[in-house]
Amino acid sequence: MPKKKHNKLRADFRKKHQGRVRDSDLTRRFQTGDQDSLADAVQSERLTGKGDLTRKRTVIGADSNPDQAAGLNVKLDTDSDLIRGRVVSVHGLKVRVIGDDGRRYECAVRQLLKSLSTDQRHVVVAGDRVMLRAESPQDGMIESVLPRRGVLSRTSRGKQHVIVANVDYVLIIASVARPSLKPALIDRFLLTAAQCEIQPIIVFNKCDLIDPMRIQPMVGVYASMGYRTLMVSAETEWNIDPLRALLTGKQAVLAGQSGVGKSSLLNRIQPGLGLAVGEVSDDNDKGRHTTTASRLIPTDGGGAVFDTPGIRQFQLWNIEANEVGGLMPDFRPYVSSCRYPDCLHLTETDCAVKDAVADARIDARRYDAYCHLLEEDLLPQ
Ligand SMILES: Nc1nc2c(ncn2[C@@H]2O[C@H](COP(=O)(O)OP(=O)(O)OP(=O)(O)O)[C@@H](O)[C@H]2O)c(=O)[nH]1
Ligand SMILES: [Zn+2]
Repeated sequence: MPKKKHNKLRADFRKKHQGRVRDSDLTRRFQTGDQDSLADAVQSERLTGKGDLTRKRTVIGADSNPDQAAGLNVKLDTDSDLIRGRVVSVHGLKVRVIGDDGRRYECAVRQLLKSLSTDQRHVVVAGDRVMLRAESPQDGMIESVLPRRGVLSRTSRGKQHVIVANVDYVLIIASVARPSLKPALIDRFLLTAAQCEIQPIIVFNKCDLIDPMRIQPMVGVYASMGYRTLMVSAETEWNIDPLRALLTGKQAVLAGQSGVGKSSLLNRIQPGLGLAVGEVSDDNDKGRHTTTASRLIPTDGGGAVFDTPGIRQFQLWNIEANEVGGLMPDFRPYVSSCRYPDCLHLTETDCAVKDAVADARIDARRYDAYCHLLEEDLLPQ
């Protein structure tokens, strides 16, 4: 769009909404993916009279498509031309989208949409549902981003960076052997999922290598906390059907250390994918990081799996030592009964968490992993 025209559009937009929603507020709500609240803000107080309602509709496109009512939209005159799609990847200015019409589009993002965000890299992220205008059978322009839910994000320097949007599950893949089971790592992934408020599913893979009864007690501990767990084998396809059923129509992020069998599981869930599978080398028992590029893999039944190396090994982002207990469902019932409100459940006296560990209401291994996490990573050395 010519710069002049863009500036005018932008000025018009701001003028229309002056006094209703502050620019910074719009930007913040948009950036944090909080578009329900963005739409609320546009619709809310001070919208009086018919004129205002008309203006509201120009912004959110509520007239033409009720699904879009809460989304951010800046220009919709002929909505029937728009195609709904899902963002597969974002490479610089190019956004790859799979349209609901089955076509793959390489898209740009409408300039005015970008101008609402101060950090343009995150206007659109993988997993976003968008409305696009096809400009050719392969090219399109993203006109709006539909409301996000289940956002996986990290905060750096006080700013939230959304990594993927519309995530229903974090699939935590662990292997019960080769590489050996590392429950402390599962605990960390669970914390990240809790921080992002995304439901985790713990998948114990390679169950063909051991007697599954051996790990049943540990699986039971997680299940008793309310986590969904599944013991599977990508090798023998044991329990792959229930896993596939769980993922039908859902978007999931894969997490788990190298070599646990993430690619092998994906190949089983979605036959025909043909993802490269690596060997676990005997010397380091760690796998070889076969997967290098980010991808969103659409699955049958309308779902998708995000397989992003950065997320596979995702770490704890900006978590404070005193928040950890509250994010653990087995600790949570006790934390408010500790004598000190800022109790870290380590060396303090009259600690309800430690009492619960002492009489086995909290699993001792979980508590041990908690102490290690705090002492090694979260507290000053
Ligand atoms: N015995 C057995 N081996 C498995 C199973 N699943 C995967 N493997 C093997 O484990 C090795 C690693 O599998 P991948 O699927 O490449 O693991 P990954 O987690 O994707 O690894 P990265 O790409 O490095 O993150 C391969 O040799 C697989 O054949 C299983 O259920 N049982
Ligand atoms: Zn305590």
